[in-house]
Amino acid sequence: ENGSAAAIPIDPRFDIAYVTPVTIGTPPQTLYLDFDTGSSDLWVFSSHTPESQVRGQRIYSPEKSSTAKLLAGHTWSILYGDGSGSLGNVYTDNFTVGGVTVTSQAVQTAQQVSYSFTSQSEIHGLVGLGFSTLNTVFPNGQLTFFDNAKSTLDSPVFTADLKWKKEGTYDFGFIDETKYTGEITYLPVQTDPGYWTFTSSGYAVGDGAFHPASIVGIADTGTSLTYLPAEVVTSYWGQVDGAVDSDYYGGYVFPCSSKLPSFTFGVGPANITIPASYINYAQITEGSPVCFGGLQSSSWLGVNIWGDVALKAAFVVFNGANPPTIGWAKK
Ligand SMILES: NCc1ccc(-c2ccco2)nc1
Repeated sequence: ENGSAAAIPIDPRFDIAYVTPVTIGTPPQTLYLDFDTGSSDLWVFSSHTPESQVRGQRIYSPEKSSTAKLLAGHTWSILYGDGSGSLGNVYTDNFTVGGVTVTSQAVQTAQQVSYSFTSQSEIHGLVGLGFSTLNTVFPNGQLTFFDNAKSTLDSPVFTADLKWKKEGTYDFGFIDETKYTGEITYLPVQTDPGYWTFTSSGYAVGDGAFHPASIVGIADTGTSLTYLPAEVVTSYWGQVDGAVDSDYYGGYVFPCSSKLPSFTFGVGPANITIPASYINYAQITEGSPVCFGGLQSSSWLGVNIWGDVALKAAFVVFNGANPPTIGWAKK
């Protein structure tokens, strides 16, 4: 059975993250989760999360679900690239998103969450859509929702159609031709260690010359911004008057009144252009004349990340066939 679900920006001012409604258990409990191709744990705020760490989030209560089963002796603990993290124990239960149901999905209930999750009331947990090899459950790693659902889908794919300051969609099991223009360019995926890792064929700043390059990076719906090699972002921000790489603000900032160039990245023989508006990410604080860039250096990360700022400029196909591939199309 195929499915389709909304990807809703959690903040109307800037696209910090997107959440998608899911139901867990019997009777169904509805939570809004962050679908994250950059990780592979499905975890939720729960009745096991200390009240001091819950601030408005909806919670999953396994004790109120007749289909919940404790996965005895199993625990999990995860740390994300942004320094946030969570840990807890594991149940299996019915899990449905957009009409696609997996019975006996591993649902990781949080017994601890870091303050950044506590402070983000609109995110009630994450659904990892990376490869199951990255799952942190111990002693036996668990399968992602997509890996469990794959065999029931018409095609072993899901697509991401994220949008700038608007609601987009995740589709499961099919490719909606009305969501993109032209052709989809498919690229090979390196599945080790478990991210959707692909190689971009280069970049251009605004209407400038295209620079052929091999930029190895991950497609990560769970990361807000896009992080690329220093030489790439230096050439981009070098075109913006007043742009500086600020230690104080932790990245490239620029005068909000600046006119930004677009950014184009290569996908095989094709390319995707990120409009300037997507790179004018947000004011440092409400009303500030200083703005934070959506394109930042990956130097300190050790990995290039094509986050939401890039993904929302395209229609992206995550093809879970063997071997997996990733497809990019304009829209
Ligand atoms: N890339 C995974 C991920 C997703 C969300 C978050 C997060 C922190 C605070 C609110 O949300 N952290 C990491």
